[in-house]
Amino acid sequence: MQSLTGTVESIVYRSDGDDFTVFRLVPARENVPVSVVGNFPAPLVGEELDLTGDWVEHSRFGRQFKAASCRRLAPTTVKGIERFLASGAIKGIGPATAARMVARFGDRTLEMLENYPHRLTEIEGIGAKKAAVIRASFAEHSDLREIMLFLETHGVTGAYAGRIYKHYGAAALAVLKENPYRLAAEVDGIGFRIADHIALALGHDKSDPARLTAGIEYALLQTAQTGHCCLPEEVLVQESAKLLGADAIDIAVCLAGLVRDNNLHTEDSQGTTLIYPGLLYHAETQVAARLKRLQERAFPAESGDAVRAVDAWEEREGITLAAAQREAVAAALRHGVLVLTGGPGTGKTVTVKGILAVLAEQGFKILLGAPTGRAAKRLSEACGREAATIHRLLEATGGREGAPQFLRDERTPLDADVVIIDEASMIDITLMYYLLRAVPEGCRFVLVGDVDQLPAVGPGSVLKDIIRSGTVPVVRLSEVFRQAGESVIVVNAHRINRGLFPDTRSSADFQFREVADEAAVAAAIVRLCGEELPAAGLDPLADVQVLSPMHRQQCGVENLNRLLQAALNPSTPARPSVGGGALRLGDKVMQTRNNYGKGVFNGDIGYIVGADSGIALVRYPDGDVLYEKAEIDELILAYAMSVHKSQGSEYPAVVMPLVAGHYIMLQRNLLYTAVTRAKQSVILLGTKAALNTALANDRTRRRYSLLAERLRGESLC
Ligand SMILES: Nc1ncnc2c1ncn2[C@@H]1O[C@H](COP(=O)(O)OP(=O)(O)OP(=O)(O)O)[C@@H](O)[C@H]1O
Repeated sequence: MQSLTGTVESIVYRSDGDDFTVFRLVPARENVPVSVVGNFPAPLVGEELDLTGDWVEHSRFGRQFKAASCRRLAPTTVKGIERFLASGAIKGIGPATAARMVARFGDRTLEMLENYPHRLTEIEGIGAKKAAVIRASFAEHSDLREIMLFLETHGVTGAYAGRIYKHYGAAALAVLKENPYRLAAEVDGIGFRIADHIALALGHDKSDPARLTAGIEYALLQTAQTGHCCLPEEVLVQESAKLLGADAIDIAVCLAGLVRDNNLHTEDSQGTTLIYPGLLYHAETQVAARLKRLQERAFPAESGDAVRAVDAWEEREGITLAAAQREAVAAALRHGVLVLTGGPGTGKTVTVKGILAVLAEQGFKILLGAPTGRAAKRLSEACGREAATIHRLLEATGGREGAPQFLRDERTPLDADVVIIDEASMIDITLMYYLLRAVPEGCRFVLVGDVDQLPAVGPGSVLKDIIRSGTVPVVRLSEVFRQAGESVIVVNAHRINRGLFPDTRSSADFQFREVADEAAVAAAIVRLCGEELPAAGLDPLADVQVLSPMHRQQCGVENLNRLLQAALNPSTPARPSVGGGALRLGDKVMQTRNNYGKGVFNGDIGYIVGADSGIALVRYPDGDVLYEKAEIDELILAYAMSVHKSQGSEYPAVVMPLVAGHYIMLQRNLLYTAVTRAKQSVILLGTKAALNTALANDRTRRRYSLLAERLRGESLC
């Protein structure tokens, strides 16, 4: 390694993420600038740097200094100070003011700025107000520089300094020195791994209790991301020990302390101690308590009138409800909480319309909701009355991903006597908690959904657990009302749900194309979407959805998206790119996190209708949303998506690979969920063996949760 000291002359390139830069530097005691590349944020023009690295020969750009570390020095020469101040880094100072300042204070200019800012008014053109602006900006800049310097001298890239400073301001250094693990919990974009890297680099001990605590909390968080609400103690200890490279005994001791101090919660069930993070414990206990209360306290309804009301409604609609459907309507009148479940075409929506008619007749005020915008829209169209997403019902506002803010809660509950929620299988334990918190006392609560669909992406298997508890009235609809000829998809969905091979012969609307090789499957999918389906009158972007069981491999979501983008929306000069070239004008994209500020949510699909200077305009069904450069990473391509992400949506045509490489995800409920997303046609491509594996595999991994036990009022200790 060699060292190189000099002054930054100009910035040639800075990456979007601010973690790669190329600049020209004039070495000390020389006049000829050299090129420097480095994996750190771009420095400021005029800054003096002390670099460590190697000289390399680049095939296109020639000789350059590849810097491994960068230490910023305060400029010392008059020329350096002037260049630094003139760079625009400090608000209120431009080149002319910079020249006047160094002319007045010489090499003591920075000292004046730091310690005697009132003397700035001695300079022509600087009044008291401007002096205050300059002083504040300089202070901010020097704080930030200090954090960068602190991180870089400890071998950590200064790229995180901006985020850390934004969150803690002047207190940042103190936090870094005292407990860098706080960053993981408090700073957006910094997780446990980065915080741990910083802490270890700063010399914190591997067995530091703050490290063990943060590691245990991180391991629990990871657990929630795989669908569990809690974890057996031994499993958590093992996972944490592996993650931290620490002794299991130390972890167990730390864990006991966290439980003692109520930072984590425990529950003993059937001889196993389960550990909960605070929010999930609260959510689960509250969901159970609130469901029980709603069951007990529903406003009474007049059931005598109800029979007449159902009869009158049937006559008006020209329909005769089946016995199970009538039972559901009656149960909605009798009970405070009701679950209505059934597969596709079993008449759930018709039953909901019956429930609506009867309850509205009794003067109840009814709210309809669903977890996704598309499901809410469908419900609204089917029922002929307004339906909203749960987030909209709860009036979601800004807030961090983990703790959204809802204006509707127990203090300002929903204005309703009945709340009916469709696609309830998609609701995780935290959303159910926020929803129930806002359902007023005495209100009826009806959950409608297909319990055989995949469970929610988030923690818990709420609908399944409520049904499993046996404490809430459940009406199961099993008769399929749609005619077989009318929908081979519905017939096959029910066959798949029973583990039977789908009928792929009698109609072109449900095809299985045998293709042996995985690369050939991917190519066939591209041909299908690019040529065959458009020739059959389908719009490959709006009407066709490719679904895949996994993200990786040739037939995974990522590769299919790359291939489909190249085929359906190829790169041309007329289609500017955004997001570092990953996305371009015309692309079909998906929002990947809940952004309450923008009103777009995880799973929302749109199209890029504008792209300019790194900024994108995305058209969603509810309107256009602008993404600044730094926000583009919330978007991914959506020509193909995972089956999990497709929950709650429907598409005219679904195309899906079924290949051996996706072995671990070949499950019956995944195939069932994918197939039931299609309205007109399904095309599966792959091997019979993979299809059979999916049909045979009905073992769904049990999610750790005690909601059913709590509803049953079981003593958990
Ligand atoms: N009692 C009934 N008699 C005759 N037809 C019915 C009856 N109930 C429902 N149907 C018809 O069956 C079809 C499916 O009903 P519905 O849409 O209510 O089912 P669903 O369970 O909501 O289906 P999906 O989950 O696929 O939306 C509709 O065409 C509906 O009109």
